[in-house]
Parts: sequence; C-alpha cells; structure tokens
Amino acid sequence: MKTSLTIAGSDSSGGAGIQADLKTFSALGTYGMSVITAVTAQNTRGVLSVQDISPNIIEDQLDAIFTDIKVDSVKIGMLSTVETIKVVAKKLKEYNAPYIVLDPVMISKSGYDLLHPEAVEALKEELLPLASVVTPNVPEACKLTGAEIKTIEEMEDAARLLIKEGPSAILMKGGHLEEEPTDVLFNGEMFTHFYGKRIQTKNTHGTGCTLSAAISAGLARGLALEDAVKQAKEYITGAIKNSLNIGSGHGPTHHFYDLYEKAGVYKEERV
Ligand SMILES: Nc1ncnc2c1ncn2[C@@H]1O[C@H](COP(=O)(O)OP(=O)(O)OP(=O)(O)O)[C@@H](O)[C@H]1O
Ligand SMILES: Cc1ncc(CO)c(N)n1
Repeated sequence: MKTSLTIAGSDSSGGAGIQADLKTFSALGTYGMSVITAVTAQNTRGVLSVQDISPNIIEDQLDAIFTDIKVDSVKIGMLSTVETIKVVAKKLKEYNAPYIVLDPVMISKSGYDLLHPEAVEALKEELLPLASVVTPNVPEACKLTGAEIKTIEEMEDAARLLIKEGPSAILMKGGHLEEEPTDVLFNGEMFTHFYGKRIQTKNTHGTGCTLSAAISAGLARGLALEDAVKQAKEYITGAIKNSLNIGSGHGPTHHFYDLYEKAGVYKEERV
C-alpha cells in the first residue's frame, strides 16, 4: 500500500486540517500518517484558540516517520510560525521527500490567522522551492505574489509570477471569485483549467485541505499531476455535494468510499 504524510494542524471539529487529510487519504486508498504542527480549538463557527507545537517535537515526529517508513507523498497544511517552517523544510530536504503538495494555509474561513503574517516570507523562501505543486486560493495567491486577482486571466498572470519562486507547478483555486469555481493548473509551460459548478451550500469547512490531500494521495498512487488534480476535483465536488449539516456554522465536507468509486478511479486496483 502507498503511504501519504500530512504535516498540518489539528482541527478539533474534524472538518479541516489533519483530520480532513487522514479521511481523504483513507477514501482514496493510501495509508495516512501525520505530523501535527499546531492544535486548534475549532468548530464550524470558527477558531477559539491555537497552541503551536514546539519545533523539537515536530522534528521528532518527522524523524520517527522517515527513519522507519517509506513515504510516497507529502501534503503540507497549517504551519503557523517561522520556526515550524524552517524545521519542516530542513527535514524534507534531509529525507529527500517525494511529491510535496503545499497548501499555503494562511487564514481560516472565519478570519483567524493560521499562519503568522510575518511567516509568509519564510514560507516563500523555504518551502515553495520544494513543492511539486502549491495550491493557493485567490487571497493566498495575492499575498504570495502581491498581485490583484479578479479574473481567470489574472489568476494565470499570478501563476506565472509564483512559478518563479521555485515550485514545479501551481494549482490556483478559484472558489473565492464571483464566477463558477474554476481552478487553474500551471506547470511552467501550459495551463489546464478545471471547471466546476458552484454548489449552493454553507457547508464548505475543509474544502482546501481535502483538495490538497486528495492530490497528494493521487500522486502517491502514481498518477500524473493533471490526473491527480482531476481526480481530486471530482472527489472534492462529491464531498461538497454530500457535505454535512453538522454544527451551526460552516459544516464539514463528507468523505466516503463511494465518492471515489463513483469517480471510477482505481476501483479494480484496491485489494
Ligand atoms: N461552493 C462550491 N461549489 C463547488 N466547488 C467549490 C465550492 N467552493 C469551493 N469549491 C472548490 O473546492 C476546492 C477548494 O477551494 P477553496 O477555494 O474553497 O479552497 P480554500 O479557500 O483553500 O479552502 P479553505 O477555506 O478550506 O482553506 C476548489 O477546487 C474549489 O474550486
Ligand atoms: C487546522 C486547520 N488547518 C487548515 C484550515 C483551513 O481551512 C483550518 N480551518 N484548520
């Protein structure tokens, strides 16, 4: 069985972060492992508080995994501090980690800073060059590039700027634009657009986490990047369509094997 590692924050309500990633890995047929970078007290309404995990413990978690188990793909989510970013970058380089999907998580849907604003530069310098693909939403892409983005053409312009920072590819998510949610993939040479229809629901907690974890699982299973993104987009669309009306705020997306079987991917392969 292929393995996927998530390096991210814990969400007590189970909809985003580590919990969303592990559910996604299971549904998409990889064995999930986790390095927890922060513990958030969070629910569907928002984030109450955050405790960052000390860099030593983050380093030990990474050593524990990489010295014992073969890692087939990595997904990076919430990192919160400069120290966390530095230790994660150091260890991923040391172990020559494969297929790194970097979700540059900055602000929660409810407006809480999950990455300290002064750590954006460290994220750019230390982690963008290691990423196989980086998956910013539009506000994150604006912070990373300084660009203003209101249209799909401006998403493409920003992707051209961002690729200069060193990632192998960019998947810019269009969920925050007014129009239908189109995601734009740029591999440095060509653009591919992934079109979606907006699903009318308030239950979108954890969509970004789920998408990046699904891409990481696909890469671990040997899919080419475009196919991994296509499968991930199918998966997140199903997970939003079937999202759960749990809690009084933004409910979570739903994860189950059916979504994956309906997408017609890997069915015969799973043993
Ligand atoms: N209402 C919706 N209907 C259909 N697809 C959506 C909807 N909202 C988001 N998406 C899709 O879900 C994926 C995640 O995008 P989104 O822009 O929500 O990420 P995000 O802002 O990083 O999420 P998060 O708030 O969890 O960090 C993208 O593929 C996007 O196009
Ligand atoms: C722990 C965690 N990671 C990422 C997000 C982004 O949605 C969140 N709300 N919580």
